[in-house]
Amino acid sequence: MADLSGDYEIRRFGAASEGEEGFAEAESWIRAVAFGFHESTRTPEHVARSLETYRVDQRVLTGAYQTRQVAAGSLPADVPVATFGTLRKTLNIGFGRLLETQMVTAVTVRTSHRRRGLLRRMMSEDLELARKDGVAMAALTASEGTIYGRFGFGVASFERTVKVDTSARFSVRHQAVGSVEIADPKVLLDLAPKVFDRVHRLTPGSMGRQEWYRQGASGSLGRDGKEDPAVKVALHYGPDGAVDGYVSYKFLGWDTEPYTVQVMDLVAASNEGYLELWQFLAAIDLVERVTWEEAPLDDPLTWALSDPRCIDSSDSRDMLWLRILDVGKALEARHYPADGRLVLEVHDPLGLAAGTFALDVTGGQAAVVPVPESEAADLALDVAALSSIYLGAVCPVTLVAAGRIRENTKGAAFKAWQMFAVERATHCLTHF
Ligand SMILES: CC(=O)SCCNC(=O)CCNC(=O)[C@H](O)C(C)(C)COP(=O)(O)OP(=O)(O)OC[C@H]1O[C@@H](n2cnc3c(N)ncnc32)[C@H](O)[C@@H]1OP(=O)(O)O
Repeated sequence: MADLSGDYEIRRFGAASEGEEGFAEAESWIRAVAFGFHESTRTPEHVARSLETYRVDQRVLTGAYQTRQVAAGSLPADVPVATFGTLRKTLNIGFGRLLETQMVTAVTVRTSHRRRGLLRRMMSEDLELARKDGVAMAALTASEGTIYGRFGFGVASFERTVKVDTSARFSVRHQAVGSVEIADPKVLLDLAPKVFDRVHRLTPGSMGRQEWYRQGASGSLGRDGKEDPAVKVALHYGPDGAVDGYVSYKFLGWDTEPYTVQVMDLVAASNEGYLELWQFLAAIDLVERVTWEEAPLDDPLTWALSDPRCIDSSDSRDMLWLRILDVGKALEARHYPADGRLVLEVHDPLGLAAGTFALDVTGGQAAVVPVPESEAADLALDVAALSSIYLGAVCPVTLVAAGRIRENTKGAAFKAWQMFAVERATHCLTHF
């Protein structure tokens, strides 16, 4: 590949509000992102509202700009040809522990500038800066499965789209302990982050949410940048009368048959609340189908239904991708349900996390020490595979079978499976 690095300048900046210095730069950036994802041109109001949420999230906006004269009549040089956004939230790494994580989003490269190494340059620089800042983990959700493995990201959670038949056939084996009531959607501006925070602390694989979520769930800010009057909200009250769950949903209209409700957001901090919100959805009169695009694969609903075939799910997919930036820090941050010692030989295409490490777990607590490469490793794997087994998304024995892990000590992959297990199935309800 020709060295084109001199043709572009990389700039990083924050999300300025309207009237502030830097607003025009942020506005061009956000329009470039919308273009990259084939959206219609955003209205000024939509841009301003999006930037408001970005500011709350303290996002860092990275853009690549042409340094040479741009072609006559083409977009001016102050419109970035590539975009890359980041924000920092916590990741639940099991047993209630939270780890600060670099979330990567809004990655686009203008078609006329693609495959010249712009993504590689922005990604490598950003991950290196995050690691220097002491951040041990990076995360993203991927538009295509082929892009991010080369940068050390591995799949760490899955989700599926479900269509649930809520006709007379639907019956959940559960006696309600709480209740569900309809609420003004706007109550979620205040309640959604509080309820989500409880779920976040209970669910391995959960990522902290960006500001947009409470705006979207409450119908205050739709995908088109306007209020969404179609959004409806029901709250779940636990036996103590406190709100511990909610569902935000839309009726898809009388032209969609069977008559369907689409779940926009379903967040429940108790097992009972989750089943009771489903009982509520199934009880909505005139509706025979409920769809949800972010359902877990390992779903308690499947096992609570008298007829599990009420769930039609043909579409399951990878969701969260993780990338360990600092092996010692990431592994020591976890709690382990099984003690033991494993020597791991970690390869890293970007060189950030490579090395041979001894993981010693006593009483669930880990000590990780680099060891000389001459010491025989029990398992040899790349950082993407390590990131995939980190929260138990895949059994290491399966990765040995897939040729992604080399097992030098018999039984080491199974031991890793036991050590890296988390207390319940991973699920990430945050898209970013
Ligand atoms: C986290 C998120 O935001 S996910 C959203 C990702 N963005 C999109 O899908 C929007 C549409 N796509 C794009 O804008 C661009 O094609 C991008 C961002 C995916 C890639 O940008 P580019 O600047 O062309 O990538 P770059 O030239 O740095 O390529 C780096 C490597 O990835 C490979 N690569 C890049 N895109 C793809 C792809 N879509 N599929 C397979 N390989 C890819 C390149 O071949 C190259 O490989 P190499 O280093 O082994 O030679």
